[in-house]
Amino acid sequence: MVAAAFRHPVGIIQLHGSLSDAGSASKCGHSSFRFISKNFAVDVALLGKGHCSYRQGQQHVVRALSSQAQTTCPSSSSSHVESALILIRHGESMWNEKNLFTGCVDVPLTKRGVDEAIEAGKRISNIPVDMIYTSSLIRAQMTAMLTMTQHHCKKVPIIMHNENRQAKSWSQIYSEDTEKQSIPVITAWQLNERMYGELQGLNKLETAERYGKEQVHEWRRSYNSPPPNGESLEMCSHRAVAYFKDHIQPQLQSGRHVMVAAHGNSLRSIIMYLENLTSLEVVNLELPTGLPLLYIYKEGKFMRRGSPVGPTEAGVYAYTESLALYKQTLDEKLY
Ligand SMILES: O=C(O)[C@H](O)COP(=O)(O)O
Repeated sequence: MVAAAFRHPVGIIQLHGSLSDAGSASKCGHSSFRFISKNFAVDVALLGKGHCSYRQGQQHVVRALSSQAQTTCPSSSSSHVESALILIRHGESMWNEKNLFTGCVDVPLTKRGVDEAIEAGKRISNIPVDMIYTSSLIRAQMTAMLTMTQHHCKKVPIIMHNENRQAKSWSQIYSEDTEKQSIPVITAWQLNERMYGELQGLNKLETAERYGKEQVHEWRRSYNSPPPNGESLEMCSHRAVAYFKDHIQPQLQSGRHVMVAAHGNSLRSIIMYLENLTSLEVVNLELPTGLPLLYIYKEGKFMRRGSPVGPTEAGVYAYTESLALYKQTLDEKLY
């Protein structure tokens, strides 16, 4: 692959394509135009400050306009990639409300959990999301869907059904345009809450009274003590972190922005991996329900950026140039 380049009054625009992609550009808006060639068509938005943006597959690409055309493909080596990772624990569930151990029991959100997810969605509404991963449990899936109702990109999150050939074929989308307006949602049991064994369904306070506060704290927060017939955080981390490394990290490496909606303990184990926490440090890691956490993945490293307090928080978008440009594109579309 090389870049197709063409001259536009604002500069030379280079897009991925093949050399045969000689095409033409026609204006289709105040600051956008459509490039059409024999092989592909793409809508390009001019961002000002010498940049343009367009979509390539699931990816949102921002490029600098150059005064000279290059004939080589812009590097996609991982050292240049910068992507956003949002982690969010589901909103309050009906068993959180009752203070019951939940684990892998599939319980929905409360009204408050719904509101938390909507509030979280507002906070991340200007951060790019190309793909969503959730557990196979409804509380995480509800949270992911509700957050996206607030997102300024207005894309539709769609659950991928790849469990068998028929499910895959029956859930096909036959319009390229419609597909471009959607965000794939991948569900994975590996991101489920830790299996809480014989504590599932028991009241947390009553269990502490029965077995002692310390014992229950150890079951809940230690790295390697499993609750009776359940998973320790270490056991949970084997599946959750392996899934993250095999499926999610490669997406970030290829420049896709990812949101992961999961659970207190599957996310604690992923955060332990991202931040290199020791088994002692993770004991103090508490994740509130419905609070989005932003990380930037760059040069093979994860940088924690905390939780955006609101969609207009200037600081969030200053973290990286591409986030700033993404927000600028959204603002230009909206206002
Ligand atoms: O499964 C549960 O009960 C909670 O979602 C997480 O519980 P914890 O705070 O006891 O780990």
